[in-house]
Amino acid sequence: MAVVLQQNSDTMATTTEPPVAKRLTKEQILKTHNAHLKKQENMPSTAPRPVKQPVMTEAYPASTKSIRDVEIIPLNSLQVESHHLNKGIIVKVVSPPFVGAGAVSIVQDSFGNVEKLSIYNQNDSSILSAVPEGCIVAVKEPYYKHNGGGDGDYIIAVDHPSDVILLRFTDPIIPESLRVGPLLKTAEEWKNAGDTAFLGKDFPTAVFCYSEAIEASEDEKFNAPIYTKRAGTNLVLGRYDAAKADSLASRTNGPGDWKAYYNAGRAAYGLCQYEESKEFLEKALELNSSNNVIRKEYDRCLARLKEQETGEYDFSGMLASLSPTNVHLDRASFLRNTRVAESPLHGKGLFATTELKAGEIVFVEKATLMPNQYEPSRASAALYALTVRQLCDNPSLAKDVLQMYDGGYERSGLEGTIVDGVPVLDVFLIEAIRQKNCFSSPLSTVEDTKPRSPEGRMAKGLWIRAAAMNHACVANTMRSFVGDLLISRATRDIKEGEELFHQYVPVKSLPDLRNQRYKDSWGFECACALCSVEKTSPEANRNKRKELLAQIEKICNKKVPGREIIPDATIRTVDRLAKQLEDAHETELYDGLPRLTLIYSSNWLVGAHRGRKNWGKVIRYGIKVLRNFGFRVPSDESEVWDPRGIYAAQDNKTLMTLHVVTALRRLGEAYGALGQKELAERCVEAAEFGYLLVTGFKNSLTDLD
Ligand SMILES: C[S@@+](CC[C@H](N)C(=O)[O-])C[C@H]1O[C@@H](n2cnc3c(N)ncnc32)[C@H](O)[C@@H]1O
Repeated sequence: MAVVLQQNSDTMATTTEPPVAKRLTKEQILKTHNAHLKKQENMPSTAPRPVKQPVMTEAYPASTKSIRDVEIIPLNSLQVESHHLNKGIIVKVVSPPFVGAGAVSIVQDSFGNVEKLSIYNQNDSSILSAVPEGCIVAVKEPYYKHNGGGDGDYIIAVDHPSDVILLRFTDPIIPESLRVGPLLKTAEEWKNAGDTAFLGKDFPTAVFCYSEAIEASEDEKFNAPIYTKRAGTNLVLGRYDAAKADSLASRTNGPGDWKAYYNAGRAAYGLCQYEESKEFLEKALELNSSNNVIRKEYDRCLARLKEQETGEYDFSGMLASLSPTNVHLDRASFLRNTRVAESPLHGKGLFATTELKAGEIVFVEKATLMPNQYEPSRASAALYALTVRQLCDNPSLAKDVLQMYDGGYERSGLEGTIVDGVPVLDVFLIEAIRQKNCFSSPLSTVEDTKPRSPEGRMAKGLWIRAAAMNHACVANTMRSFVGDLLISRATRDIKEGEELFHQYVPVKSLPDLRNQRYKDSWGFECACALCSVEKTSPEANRNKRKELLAQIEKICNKKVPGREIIPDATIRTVDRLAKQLEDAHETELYDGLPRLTLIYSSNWLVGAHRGRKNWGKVIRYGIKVLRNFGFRVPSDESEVWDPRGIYAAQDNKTLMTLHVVTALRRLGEAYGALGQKELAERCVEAAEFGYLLVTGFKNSLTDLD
C-alpha cells in the first residue's frame, strides 16, 4: 500500500505561531505512536475491529461545507475540546496507522506542526479506514480533544466519515510545502498499480489507482477498460452506486458493451433495483444473446420481480437454506399491500392499500441493513457500523435511510447531499435513527419458538417499510423473520386504508410498566384500545391487580407445573387469587378487551391441571387464556367453534402471541381426551393458524413439543 501511494517527501517549513495549548513535542508523539505500532505487529490480524458507537450526549454536527469554503488553519492553532466551525486543516500522513476502532496516524501540516489524527467510522472499502503514510488528507471543521493520556496528549478525532477527504495528489488546494512535485506515475503505471492491488485483493487501493489512471489520461479508448476494471472492483466492494456509474461510463457504443450493461445490471440488482437491473440485462442480452451468464442473471432478476409482484415465496425452502454464514436471503420485498402516509397518531404510519384477511401476508421485506451478528452484546454496534458503511458506499441508500424518524435529532438538512464527492453523513443522526427504528430478529422465528432453541441469539436490523409502522399493544399485524426477511401477517381482518400496527416489543401485562418501556425507548405513550382504557381504571384497582399478580407469581414460581406434583392446596390458592384478580377488573371497562394480568395464572392453571389429566379444568382455564388475550371464544360446547373466525373479526381487540397457540393446543388435547373429536380438531386447526401468524408461514405444531 505505502509503496503505491508514497510520494517524494520534502522537508517542510516550520511555523512561528505560538502553541495554543501545551502539547507533546513531535518526538514524544512519534515515540508513543511507534511503540503502539510495535505492539500492533504482535496482535492477531484476524481480530474483529472494534466499533466506536456514538454517545448521543456528545453529539456535534457533521460538516456541510466544502473544504474549499473553509479557512485552512495550522495544527497548532487548534483549541482543545473545540469544534472548529468554518475551519479546516490539510495535512500529510507521516506514519503508518495504528488501527483500532479508529485509524490513528501522525500528521504534519505545511508549517511542520505535528499532531495525532484519529479517523473513525471509515469502512474497509475506503483507503481512509487505514490511511497509509504519504496520503494528504483534509479535515473539515475538526474536533480537537483530550486523548485520555497525560498532559498535552490531544488528538484530532474525526467521527463523521464525510468530515475527512482524501485529497488527490494534484489537488491545487494542497499547500506548496506539502506538495510532492510532479507525480511519479503515468496513467499506464497507475493502471498497472491498480491491477497489482486488485490481484493482491487490496480493492480500496485498486479503486484509488484506477481513479488516478483515469484522471491522468484523456484518452477515452484507454479509459474505457479501466472503468470496467473499476466497476468490477466496486462490485466486489459492494459499492453498487459507483459500480453502476463506472459500468455505464465504460461503454464504447460497440458490441462489447454487453459487459457494461451486464455489470450495470448486477450493480442495480445489488441495490435491489430489479426493474432497472432487468432493463440493463435485456440490453446485455440484445448484444450477446447466447451468453449463459447474462441469461442466468436475467432469470434471477425475473424471479425477484415475481416475488415483488406476487408476494409468493418458498418460505420452507428459505428456512432450509439458512446457515450461520447464510442469513441474507436472495429475495425481493413484497410491499404493494401497504403505503406510508401521515398518521393521526404520530408522524408517518403504514396503511393497508387493500382489504386484508386475517392470516394474509401484509408485506414481506428484505432488510435494508442487517449484519450477520447474533451476539446480542454486539448487535447494535454491528448494525450502526454497517449502516455507516453502506451509506458511505451507496449514497442512493442514504436518501431512504436518512428520512427515517430520528427522535427529534437536530439536523442540518444537508445530510446525504454530496459535498466534496461524498455524502454528508452525521454519525449521531445515524445512531439516533438506529435507536428509534431497528428491530431485533432471530435467525428464524420458527426455530426461536422451539422449546430447546438457544435463548437470546438476536441480530438487529433496519427494515424501512416495517419501521414506518407505529406501535399498538392490541396490534392488527404480527412480524416474524426468516434470515433477513421480515414477514408481516394480518392478525385480524383489515380494511383498505386502515392504519397498520405491530408490537415493538412483547407487551408487559402491567400498563404502567409497558408504557414506561415505550417512553424510555421510543418517547411515546401508547393509546391503543387496551392502554387507553386501562389508563382510566382507578389507581386503587390498578394497584390491587399489581399486588395480586405479584402474589400469584411468587407462589407459581415455586412450583413449576409438569416438573413436580403440585399440592392441591397450592392449586386452590392460585385459583382463589386468580378469581380475586379477575374480580379486580372493572367489567364495563374490560368488556371484550384482553386482561393481561390474568394470563400468567390461567396459563399456570392449565399446566397444573394438565399434569393431573384433569381435562375439564384444562378446558376451563384454556378458554380463560384465550379470553384474557381478548379472543371471543365459545363458552358453551353447543356453540360452533370456527377456527379461523376467532381471529377474523375486524373489531377484535386481541393480542396475539405464542401463548394463544399453546392454549389452543391444550384445548385440542383436552377435548380429544374427552372424546370430543370435532372440537379437538377445530382447536388444533385454530392453533395451526395461530402458529402461521407467529412464525410467518405454515409450520408443524410438533415443532413446539
Ligand atoms: C419506528 S418509528 C415509527 C414511525 C414514525 N411514526 C415516523 O414518523 O416515522 C417509531 C416512533 O414512532 C412513534 N410512535 C410509534 N408508535 C406510536 C404510538 N402508538 N403513539 C405515538 N407515537 C408512536 C414514536 O415516536 C416512536 O419513537
